[in-house]
Amino acid sequence: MEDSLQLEVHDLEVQVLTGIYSEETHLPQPLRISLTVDMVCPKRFAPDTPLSASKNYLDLKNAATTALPPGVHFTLIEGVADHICETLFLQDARVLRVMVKIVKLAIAEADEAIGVTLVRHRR
Ligand SMILES: Nc1nc2c(c(=O)[nH]1)N=C([C@H](O)[C@@H](O)CO)CN2
Repeated sequence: MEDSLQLEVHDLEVQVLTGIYSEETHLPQPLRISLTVDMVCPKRFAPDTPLSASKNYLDLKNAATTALPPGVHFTLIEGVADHICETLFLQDARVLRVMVKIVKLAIAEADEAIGVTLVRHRR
């Protein structure tokens, strides 16, 4: 079995301009975004191993929040997910795979979670 390192951030609530229908095209709406990022895994993390040996998990939070372009309307939430993947691949060559799960909160009628999960591998 190969070793692995996954960085994770779950359940970020982010306001994003997205949607297909006319009633959605003017106002940002809440999305719940979760990320799992597969990294190149070093041989060992010692007690004094610095952060530079891994990736700051706050980079994942920033990719799903502040790095989303303000004022850009994403027709599909898949487009939001792809923007997040591209941000993380461009930031760090050690990022091997990104999984982004997005739930569109405004369309839930009860407690259901409706959305997408996009997985991209570094090409
Ligand atoms: N695969 C997707 N399906 C749908 C999306 C989407 O972003 N990806 N969006 C919508 C509408 O915007 C809907 O959420 C509005 O009620 C429908 N299907």
